[in-house]
Amino acid sequence: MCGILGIVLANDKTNAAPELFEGAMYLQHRGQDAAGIATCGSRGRFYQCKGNGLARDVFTQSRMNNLVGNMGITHLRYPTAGSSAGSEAQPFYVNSPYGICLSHNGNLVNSIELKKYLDEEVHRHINTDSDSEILLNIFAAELDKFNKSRVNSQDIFAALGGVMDVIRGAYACVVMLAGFGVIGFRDPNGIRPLLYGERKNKDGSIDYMVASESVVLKAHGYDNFRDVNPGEAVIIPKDRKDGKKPEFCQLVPPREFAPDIFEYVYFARPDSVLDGISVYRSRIEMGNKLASNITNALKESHPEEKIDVVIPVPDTSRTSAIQCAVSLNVPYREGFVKNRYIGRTFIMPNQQERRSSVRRKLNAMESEFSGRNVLLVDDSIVRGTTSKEIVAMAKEAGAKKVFFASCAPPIRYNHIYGIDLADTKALVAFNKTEQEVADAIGADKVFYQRLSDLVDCCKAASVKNFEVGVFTGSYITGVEDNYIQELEKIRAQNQRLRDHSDRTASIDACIDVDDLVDIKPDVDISIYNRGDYT
Ligand SMILES: O=P(O)(O)OC[C@H]1O[C@H](OP(=O)(O)OP(=O)(O)O)[C@H](O)[C@@H]1O
Ligand SMILES: NC(=O)CC[C@H](N)C(=O)O
Ligand SMILES: [Mg+2]
Repeated sequence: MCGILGIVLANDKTNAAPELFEGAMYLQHRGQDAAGIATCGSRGRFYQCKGNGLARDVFTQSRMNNLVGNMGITHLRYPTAGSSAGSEAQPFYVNSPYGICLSHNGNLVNSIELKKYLDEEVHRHINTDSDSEILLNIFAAELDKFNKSRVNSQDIFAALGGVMDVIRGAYACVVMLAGFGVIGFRDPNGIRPLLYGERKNKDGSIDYMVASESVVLKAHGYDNFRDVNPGEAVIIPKDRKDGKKPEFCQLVPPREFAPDIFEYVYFARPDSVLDGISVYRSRIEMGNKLASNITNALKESHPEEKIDVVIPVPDTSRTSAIQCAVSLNVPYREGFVKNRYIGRTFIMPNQQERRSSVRRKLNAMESEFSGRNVLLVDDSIVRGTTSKEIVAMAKEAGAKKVFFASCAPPIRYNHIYGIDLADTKALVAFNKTEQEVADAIGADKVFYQRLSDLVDCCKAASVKNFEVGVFTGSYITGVEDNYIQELEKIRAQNQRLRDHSDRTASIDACIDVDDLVDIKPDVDISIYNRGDYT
């Protein structure tokens, strides 16, 4: 997943960069691999700072000082297509036509076909493996068709309509057109989230923001906000002369509205409201539903046992675990203490790193486990890395029986829309029954949320369906025949590269390894897309 953000301030004498940076801090959980900001100054020039790392490390004060202009866009990246090479950090830039920067959240499932089209039909050079660079060039090629020195809003909407006709997959994007403005648009199924907001200044002027999560808008005072609709775009003009205001356009008829349910399970911050659904409230409901299923299932499988204590696997599952304990009428205890200086383990790219960091990150308190039947609650079980380690720690801390509950149903399929869960074969539930999963992670029993219950927990008046392909293997946009194989191939290549660079002190050494020649090392340099911020 990625976090995206765009800002246009009313006062053209002020810089948007400080707010773009602040906003990045609110979206950091959506991507920890790379961060980038691009701004546009009064002469229509772009200024950029991007690279691998967390926002606070990439955006240093001295680099921020160079980012001038009252509009700009931000990106927080968690690679889900291509590699984690520095050259794939976003925003991406093309100089023709007009100068365009783009930040993208999502994955294009027909990227192979699109790349071929760009090469053979419109002769555009693609310099990385990122599908976002492809998306940007498709947009540029559509704009090019007008063959004008300056485009207007109607041209941009028409070009975006053309983009939506040819690209397939998940995309929420913020785009900046040099000297013109910031554009936000969202895929016709609304798979990835995007919101638009307004902030009224004391002098009556209005600032605008487009962002992945409502929490950024709220925190920055953009109180008047709403979701961008599936298949809709908004253009926010940089120039406010003649009373110019943002323009909205429904570009293509919306298709089946299906936001990715994993936003609610794991990804989004609990204090965000996406598509009118409170992430926090949906997690509370997940705890309730889970509890009622557990009560029934436990009666069947372990009629003689009772749960003594509910313990969350911090952090994401806390909201659901508390409610699950309330519903079960069982004490809730924080049995694991989290070291706040270790990041999200699931996002860490390297398997070995993930395993050891679970123990570095969570420490079990014996007093809460010893001699008790514990119910551990987590939001999801993906590879099983966390759960296996956690169950072992609970047992080492003296637990009698360890039951493990997941707020999500078994994850048995690839996630193809921009959350890099794992290859199907690396998923612990792949080709396994629930009991086999319990055996694999060492638990006495695993309780999974039912999919219909999960949907009920999230659904609202405005949203009845969700993208749930990770649980069913059936994806809302359909998938090109070879897309999943291609995704898995790239993941495997990236893994080999990481394993190799772990073994060698020098990253450059990778280049000499025969079977890695086609893989980009972290130090990969590209012409416009490398943020040389050293
Ligand atoms: O089965 P696995 O492959 O181990 O992945 C699942 C775990 O990964 C996530 O936790 P993470 O530590 O990344 O983030 P959190 O602190 O937000 O819970 C998620 O909350 C699960 O605990
Ligand atoms: N997770 C995302 O949304 C990533 C966007 C894009 N597919 C990339 O890998 O850079
Ligand atoms: Mg977790």
